[in-house]
Amino acid sequence: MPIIEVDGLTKTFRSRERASGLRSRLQALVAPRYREREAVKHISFSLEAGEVLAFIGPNGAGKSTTIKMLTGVLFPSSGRVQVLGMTPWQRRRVLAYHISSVFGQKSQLWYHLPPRDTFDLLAHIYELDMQAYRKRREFLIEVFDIADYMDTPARKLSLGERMRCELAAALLHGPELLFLDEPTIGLDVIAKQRIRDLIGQLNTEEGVTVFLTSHDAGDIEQICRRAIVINRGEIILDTPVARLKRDYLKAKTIDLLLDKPVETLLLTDQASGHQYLHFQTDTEGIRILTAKGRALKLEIDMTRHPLEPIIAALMQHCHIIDMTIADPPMEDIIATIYREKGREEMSYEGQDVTQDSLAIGVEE
Ligand SMILES: Nc1ncnc2c1ncn2[C@@H]1O[C@H](COP(=O)(O)OP(=O)(O)OP(=O)(O)O)[C@@H](O)[C@H]1O
Repeated sequence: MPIIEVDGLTKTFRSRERASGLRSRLQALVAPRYREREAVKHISFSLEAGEVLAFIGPNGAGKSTTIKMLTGVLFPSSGRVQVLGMTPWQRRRVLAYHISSVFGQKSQLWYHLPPRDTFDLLAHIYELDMQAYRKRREFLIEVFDIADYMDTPARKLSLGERMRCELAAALLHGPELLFLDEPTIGLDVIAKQRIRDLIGQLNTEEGVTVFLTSHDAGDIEQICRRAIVINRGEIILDTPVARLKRDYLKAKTIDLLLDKPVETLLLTDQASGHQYLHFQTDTEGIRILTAKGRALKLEIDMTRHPLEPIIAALMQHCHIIDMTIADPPMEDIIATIYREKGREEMSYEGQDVTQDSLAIGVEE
């Protein structure tokens, strides 16, 4: 039986329109005007126990609103949801014993208390058996390697240390389902990797089902096996992460600052006018986005070229002073999904769909 079942879930927010000017404000007092916003539009999906799902989309797509409905914090406008066989907004208290949420942007640890005290409080809130609680706490302290931070007030911990304590706190009552909202936001590369490894370990060793939202493609690629993409309240793609990687996360951009002018490394194809690196043997799949002064920006098609040989080749011709590697922005991924979907529909319906009509719905 699926652990989450969502059928035709919709949430429309109704908010009062703000009036400007004295006359309009007075009018609004007598006859207020309301604006409706459909944050989630008739979405349906299900999640099996043990799955690790990335629920992704650009800002304002409806991710948090969906999570709030799945955890019983918000009532939907319409639709049906079953989480562990319960309707979340009707059985929120009972459900709380079986699920947990961690928000990267919002701490659940008491700010002035050391994690040990927060853990004790949570044990009381969840009415845990004290002996079982102590055993579980010691186990989590070891797995999350947080013994050194247990007696330091949460406000004095680094973000990475705090996140490990947050995750351990969320798991004290042994939830079957874990909602993670941007769990690695603001963390450095090493702390991110640590959190990702721990989430993977939880899933494989404890069988915890994970529902994760993130803007970080690394979280999605490394933790999740399935991805649902939501845009403007609608699900536009539900696919294995391997396919998402192959089709939509294949290009990475590398921003480089070199020790010498970039032009010394470039050749220009006379016929096409295209620039390429003079040591490039395969000119397909490496695009020069910017080449100015000592700054070079490349777009690499990862399905054609692994990054390491390109960096190694560059380092044979110059020194790299600084480098950042980035995944395509979510907006680009969404635009590509719409383009692909448009193509599929075109070939399916045999209709002529223009590029402009395919771009409908993409956030500006
Ligand atoms: N309480 C509210 N009242 C009115 N509109 C709201 C409310 N909460 C959310 N919205 C609107 O609903 C839409 C979806 O918001 P939501 O927070 O679910 O997006 P999100 O995908 O989580 O975005 P982000 O990645 O920025 O957190 C947005 O347009 C937002 O402005």
